[in-house]
Amino acid sequence: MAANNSGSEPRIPEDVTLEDEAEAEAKGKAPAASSSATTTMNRSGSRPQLDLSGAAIHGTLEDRNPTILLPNQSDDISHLALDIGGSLIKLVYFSRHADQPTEDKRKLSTKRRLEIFTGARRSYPVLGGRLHFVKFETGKLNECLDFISSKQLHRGGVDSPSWRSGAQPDNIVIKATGGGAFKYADLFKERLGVSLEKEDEMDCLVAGANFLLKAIRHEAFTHMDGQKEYVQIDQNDLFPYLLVNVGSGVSIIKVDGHGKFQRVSGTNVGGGTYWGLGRLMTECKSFDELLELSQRGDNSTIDMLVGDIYGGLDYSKIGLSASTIASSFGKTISDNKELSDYRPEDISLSLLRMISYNIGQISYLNALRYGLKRIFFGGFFIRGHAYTMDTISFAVHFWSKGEAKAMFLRHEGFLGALGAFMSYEKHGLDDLSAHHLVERFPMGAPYVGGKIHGPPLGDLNEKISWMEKFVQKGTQITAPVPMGAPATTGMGGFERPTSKGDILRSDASAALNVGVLHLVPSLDVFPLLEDPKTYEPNTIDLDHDEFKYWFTILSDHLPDLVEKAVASEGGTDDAKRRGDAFAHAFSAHLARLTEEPAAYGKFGLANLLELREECLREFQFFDAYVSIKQRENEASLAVLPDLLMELDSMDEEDRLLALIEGVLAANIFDWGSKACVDLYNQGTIIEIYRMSRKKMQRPWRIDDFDTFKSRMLKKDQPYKRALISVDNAGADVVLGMLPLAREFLRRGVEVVLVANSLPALNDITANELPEIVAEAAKHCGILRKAAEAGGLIVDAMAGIQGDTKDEPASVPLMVVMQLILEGMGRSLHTNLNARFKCDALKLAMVKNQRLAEKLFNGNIYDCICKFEPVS
Ligand SMILES: Nc1ncnc2c1ncn2[C@@H]1O[C@H](COP(=O)(O)OP(=O)(O)OP(=O)(O)O)[C@@H](O)[C@H]1O
Ligand SMILES: CC(C)(CO)[C@@H](O)C(=O)NCCC(=O)O
Ligand SMILES: [Mn+2]
Repeated sequence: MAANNSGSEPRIPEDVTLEDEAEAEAKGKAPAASSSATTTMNRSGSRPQLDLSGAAIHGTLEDRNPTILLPNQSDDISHLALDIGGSLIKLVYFSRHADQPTEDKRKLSTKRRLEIFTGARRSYPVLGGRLHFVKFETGKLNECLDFISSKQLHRGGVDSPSWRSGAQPDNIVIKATGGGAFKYADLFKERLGVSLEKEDEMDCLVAGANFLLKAIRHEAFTHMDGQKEYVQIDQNDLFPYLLVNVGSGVSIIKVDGHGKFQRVSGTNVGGGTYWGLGRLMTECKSFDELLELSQRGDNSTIDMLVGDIYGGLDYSKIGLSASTIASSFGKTISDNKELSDYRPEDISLSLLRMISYNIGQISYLNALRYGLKRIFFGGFFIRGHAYTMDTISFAVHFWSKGEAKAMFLRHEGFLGALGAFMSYEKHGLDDLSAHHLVERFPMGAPYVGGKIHGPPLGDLNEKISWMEKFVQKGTQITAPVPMGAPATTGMGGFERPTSKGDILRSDASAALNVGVLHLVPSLDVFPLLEDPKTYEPNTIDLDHDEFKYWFTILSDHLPDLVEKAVASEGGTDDAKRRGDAFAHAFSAHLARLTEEPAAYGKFGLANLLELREECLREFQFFDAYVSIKQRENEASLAVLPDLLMELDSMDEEDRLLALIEGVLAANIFDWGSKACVDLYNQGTIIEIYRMSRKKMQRPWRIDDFDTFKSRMLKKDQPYKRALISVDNAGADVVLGMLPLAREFLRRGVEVVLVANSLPALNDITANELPEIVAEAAKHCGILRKAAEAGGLIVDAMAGIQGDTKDEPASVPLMVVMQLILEGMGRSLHTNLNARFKCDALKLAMVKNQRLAEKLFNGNIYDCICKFEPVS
């Protein structure tokens, strides 16, 4: 490595490539050309670009995982796009990860830890970032301008080099759509010095909807009778559909493909009508207030119902029940009353029903006109409001006699802004699939609706103070929650909405409802999945009951976790503060999910556990179990030589059984399981391991060992390579998985150890594996030789369970592969039902009674050895 001009810091060569050549080849691309001084790498021709020229390692030579600075990385991957509508301004902006100065020691380690290092194979930071969603009232445009200005979003964010150097680019161009892109162009120029590049509103709506439906896993859902159900959209069967954007006014668009659409209709009776009329008639000061009123309303005091006309009877011959609205506001003609004689609650509900129903009906008519079965509703009028969605769904269902389906989008109001964002060609984000985006729910929305409702993103201190403030006040930090199910009464009527809590959650914490989208370009579909399209990692969906159970488990475990986390950071006062803040933030998420398990999209157990890890990271705990892991690694490494000797003295068949038994027994070391943690207090690691081993009785709950053994013993068809996905540190990896890996190696099988890049509880990470392997290799010739020859490879898998990283792509496909998944997180909560293109072995000890019952009708400490050969 050449010396850096700035001093002692080493540099990485300028021709560093984003993927190694073997990978590039296997993806059918020529390896990237080297030795250009100002290489601008483009990962796939459509991914965000990264300028690696002048890249320099930040830190000392001794550092194992130094941060790499990219001084010439321009701000072309930090972007802002706007949709300035008649009522609201929507912002979508991208920030690269860790929007933090690199000088700060703690934050430096953050960055470092977020980088994936995989031995010598890769040594660059993973390019990633976040898509944020924020909205303001158009009437408060100034607040929006202040927000952009304070975060310097128009100049690529406060982190961008142009901002730091103080350089003032002459002509910053921001993509904008909606009428305001025309109306306010001069104001933007004047106030921020930026030019708005106008993108067509309908183009943007369609692009945004197509992107969401393609790239976000559970974006669309139905909402009927208070029940929300996520819909998995088949990419190959998306078009045609009808898109109804309910903003101030309503646009109805028939979408036939990407960029292929026609605005077939619209209506001027829309969100602006509800809010405008509502404001005049009720004197409400905000949209939310009006919506909240509707919740306590009874529209039968205002609407003329069929029963009012028919003397309490249904008009069943034409399918109308007595409670069907015959004429919205019709009752007010005869009452001889003034406006002030009506309850504002009732007025609001009548209005909401009139407008929602009308929109549903017009949408249905257009769907009918073009023979479309699916209608997606977007726009901020919907506001995630259960009653609105139910009314629209009811209308569509009623009029189409169940033929057409109304669906809603989680990012409802951001279609146009997202579309404008996608129109920056250099993003190439349209090429992203669901695997590149991970939705996260940070605690503390920065600005919503023009008011400061939380700490600025990324400012830890303020985030903590914010949590503390809320705790003091005893205020629950929870996000908007749609109200309870409105009941229908037979053929066409609705009862008044029944509300759970009688308030509609305000917009204040709406950022919790739509998470920040984390863009992780390094994530790819695991190529050995039998059917990546239908792959669903989660084995168990968290419905209400299931969630309640896990809520208790996770809440009970929280004090212990906080204690470990605080200890992992030296137990300082600062760490304690962060620990408390973490506990409150995570509890708030749990409370939110208790009210509505689907609040954050379709949520499985793996997502819930990942949320906890993400929350820890948010308060800068990166490895809560670090010291426990170290202790357990050392204790296990000390007895490894004896174990290996014992194994070596056995014949092949006994050894195979002992190895699998060993893996299952050692999988007992899991700090997420209360029962196991209680066990740990009763003996040393080795004692527990021995006890666990002694106790296991075959047949196991699932016991395919004999088939596995026969396959292993087939000499004419040896495996070429085994991908072994490892779970926990300590005995689990050292006494369980390493001996198994060693068995493969001694049989001439190449082994790839796959570990998480970031830990979940006491996971061993890809960073830590090489050291453990090196330590183990001191006592074992097989491991040593393999590690030296590179036959033992370590690969990282992203922090999300169930999203395994590619197999090393240099292997031709005909190679006989075996995939081994170990542990509950990898082979029970997720992947239990997943099918692969290669032989798969799923090994785990079940360390939770409910899971054992639910999955296998079994008991805690049952063992699973599931072998699935591809026949
Ligand atoms: N906080 C809010 N303030 C005002 N209106 C809100 C709010 N939240 C939801 N709404 C509803 O959403 C509507 C605006 O939705 P949206 O932002 O999609 O439309 P727009 O882009 O402003 O309008 P258009 O596309 O017709 O120009 C409002 O008319 C109102 O009915
Ligand atoms: C004018 C737009 C497109 C502005 O977003 C929207 O408000 C709208 O579709 N209004 C309805 C106009 C109509 O078709 O009757
Ligand atoms: Mn709009």
